[in-house]
Amino acid sequence: MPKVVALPGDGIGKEVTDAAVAVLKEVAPDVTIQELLIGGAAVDAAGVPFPGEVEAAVTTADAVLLGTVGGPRYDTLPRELRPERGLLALRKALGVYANIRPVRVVPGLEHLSPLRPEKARGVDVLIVRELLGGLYFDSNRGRSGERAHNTMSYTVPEIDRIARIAFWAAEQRRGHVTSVDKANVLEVSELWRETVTKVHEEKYRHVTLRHELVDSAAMLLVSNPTRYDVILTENLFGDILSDLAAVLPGSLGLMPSASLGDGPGLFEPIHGSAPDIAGQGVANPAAAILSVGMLLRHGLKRSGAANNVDAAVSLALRSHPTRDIGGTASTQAFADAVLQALSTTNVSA
Ligand SMILES: NC(=O)C1=CN([C@@H]2O[C@H](COP(=O)(O)OP(=O)(O)OC[C@H]3O[C@@H](n4cnc5c(N)ncnc54)[C@H](O)[C@@H]3O)[C@@H](O)[C@H]2O)C=CC1
Ligand SMILES: CC(C)CC(=O)C(=O)O
Ligand SMILES: [Mg+2]
Repeated sequence: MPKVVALPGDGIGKEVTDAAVAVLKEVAPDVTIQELLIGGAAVDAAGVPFPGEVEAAVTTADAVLLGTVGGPRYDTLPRELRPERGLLALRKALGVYANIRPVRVVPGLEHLSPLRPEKARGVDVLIVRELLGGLYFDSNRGRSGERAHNTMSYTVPEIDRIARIAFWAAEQRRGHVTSVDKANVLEVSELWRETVTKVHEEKYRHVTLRHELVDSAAMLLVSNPTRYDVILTENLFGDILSDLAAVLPGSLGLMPSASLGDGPGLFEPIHGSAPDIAGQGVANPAAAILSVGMLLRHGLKRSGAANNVDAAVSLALRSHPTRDIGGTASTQAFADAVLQALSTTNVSA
């Protein structure tokens, strides 16, 4: 029996994970779900954001479903005790170096995008973000007096392995990779560009490769999103570009993700704990539920169930839009609409 560990975390994490877990139970009743604390909730209960027993449970699971961590209450904690550090430690413990963030405007849902329908139509981008390196992880960091520093450093093997994931993904899609860096200024981006080019020349000449600088890529991603198929980039740039890309389908609440390595995968919405709406029951759980779809597809290899979840979410977005996308449905009402759609046979997008 497959085991999934669910880590709701903080803020709206609990609300959207409850909805996602209900969907997982509906489509995969044989899966055992163990719910544990992470982030601020774990600090409150155990004094640390990523307790040892949680590490033991996730590393022996088949997949991990995460909500969100963080919140104003924890912002004054010492940095190593902050919820966000717990999340980084979780990613590290699982060795999930490849963060896959699909950005899709579902046909018929163009009206949810703030872009004109003709711009939004057909948007289908896969952001492949390196997740265990760069500024977030380098140990050369610190503060002293009036000075502080962080370091962006990458090695060839780190770049090589994420580049292979992006080219592999492009092979299954439209065959185009855009590698995004800042090679006009940063040495680390120079190495990034050289390594990506080498992987391309060695094995993936049948996929097209274009290099872009991150500043103008940000502009093009919004003004001409259909020029992109797979975007390959490092940790910080990928974090920023993917929140920006959430504008394309219409909300952060529509953006799921999968983080993959050699062990159990981690599946989570890309948004944060949304303190401004937490506790009101209005968060959009679509990203968390679509993350269950990614868990089924990539973590449990159940693509039929994954397709059903995706289709049910599309139906619920039409019938029960939440506040962030111009509707009035509550988190619970949206989740119920997804469950209702799943209970009808022949769900299709
Ligand atoms: N993976 C994680 O657990 C992440 C945690 N965070 C943490 O979350 C906290 C808040 O960060 P923010 O910068 O405010 O980003 P955020 O993503 O939490 O919220 C940004 C805006 O989007 C809205 N929003 C986000 N998700 C939504 C949803 N599902 N439905 C409807 N509206 C939604 C929020 O209400 C807010 O107006 C911070 O403590 C931050 O460190 C931030 C990003 C990722
Ligand atoms: C909260 C951070 C650790 C990361 C983040 O914003 C993200 O991965 O999207
Ligand atoms: Mg982020």
